[in-house]
Amino acid sequence: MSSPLKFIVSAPGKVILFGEHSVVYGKPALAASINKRTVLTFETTDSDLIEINLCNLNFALSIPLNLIQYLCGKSIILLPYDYEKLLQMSENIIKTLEKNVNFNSQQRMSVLCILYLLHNISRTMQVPVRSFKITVSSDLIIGAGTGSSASYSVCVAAALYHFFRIINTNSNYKEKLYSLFTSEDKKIINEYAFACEQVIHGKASGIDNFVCTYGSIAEFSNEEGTGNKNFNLLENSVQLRIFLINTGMDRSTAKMVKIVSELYSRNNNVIDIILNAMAEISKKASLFLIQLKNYENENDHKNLKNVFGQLEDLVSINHGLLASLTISSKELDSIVNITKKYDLHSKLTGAGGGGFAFTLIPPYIPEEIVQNCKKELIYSGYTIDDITIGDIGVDIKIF
Ligand SMILES: Nc1ncnc2c1ncn2[C@@H]1O[C@H](COP(=O)(O)OP(=O)(O)OP(=O)(O)O)[C@@H](O)[C@H]1O
Ligand SMILES: C[C@@](O)(CCO)CC(=O)[O-]
Repeated sequence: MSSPLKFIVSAPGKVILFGEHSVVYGKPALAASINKRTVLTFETTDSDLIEINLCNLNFALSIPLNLIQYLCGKSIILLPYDYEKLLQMSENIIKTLEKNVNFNSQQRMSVLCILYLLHNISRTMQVPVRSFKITVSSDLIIGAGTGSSASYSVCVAAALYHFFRIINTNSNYKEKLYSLFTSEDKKIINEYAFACEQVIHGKASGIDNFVCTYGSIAEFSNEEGTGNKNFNLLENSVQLRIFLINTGMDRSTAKMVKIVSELYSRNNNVIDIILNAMAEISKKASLFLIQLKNYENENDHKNLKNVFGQLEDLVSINHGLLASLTISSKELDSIVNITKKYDLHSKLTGAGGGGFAFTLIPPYIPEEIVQNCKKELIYSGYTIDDITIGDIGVDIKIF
């Protein structure tokens, strides 16, 4: 490459609005991006190293380029596009590095993701691996259910995709040619990020990387009959303000999913009714979010308030249904009850059992009430983020 290249990509985290758990049973879910982002700075170097700096994990690592070439071959056409083999190659590099580096499990996974995407993208785009330095930092709490892994995967995918497309382009002005990600680029980035999410989670629905790539609010459903996954962006949805409330309690998604599945196997007729009710909630909420945008545009305060009230009902009903699946907790229920005192509605979000709840903040509620509620939540030991949902998706800044 003639001149050094430097750019920054960023991607938002996500929150599930409606449909956690029921989505596991093929029902629709609604997820939204949040205005907390992961930021990745990318620079080319002539160091013959791949330099990785993961600020949230307090981890820095330099991998000699010749180690990668030694273990994986210099030729980019050595392997067919076999994802298992690409993952195995990446694992082999990690195992060699482990002779000298003490990774913890999070650091190991994050580096594995970079190596896996590096092989995947360089081979798909037919470009040999070269030296670079990446630095990643995030506003998101890692492993708490707000999509840190998807946000990270999207950033790594976007950065490597951009790097290789620049190398692949013959133009003196190539850096200027690509000053944003088009919808075609986002489609590609989303696919790479999904592959990365599968490395992290084994089996992922794909909604997290979709929301972190495209931003806004997304509807996810399994097509009846075929089981095909459908993602639909609610681009005309209203931007909502929420409190994202951290219980501070750890949760395991796998454990919570198992609790529901055992309950289901003992009481399937009853649980089916609960899951169907959750499906209706997601569908109605999608309609309300679009209606709210229309009423906001028309300055129709009466209808705005009316529909917001119905959306709040859905939040409370959904929490009740999730609690009936036994996946709420003392802390999550206490958040719901505290906010109820201020006429605000909350529900758990994500797997439950701990993790986060969110509270919907209607635009017409006096700020004093909102702040008093916030104070009581903080006094009760919870951490609050006052955020907006529907932030932009993956983004790039060129230097
Ligand atoms: N800022 C980051 N820097 C480096 N690695 C990260 C970063 N954020 C996430 N990761 C990687 O993603 C993994 C976290 O994935 P996990 O699914 O446990 O959490 P989450 O994505 O926050 O939760 P959820 O998938 O339920 O929303 C970490 O172990 C790490 O490997
Ligand atoms: C509980 C669940 O529905 C959401 C976890 O964030 C699990 C999943 O969809 O994979």
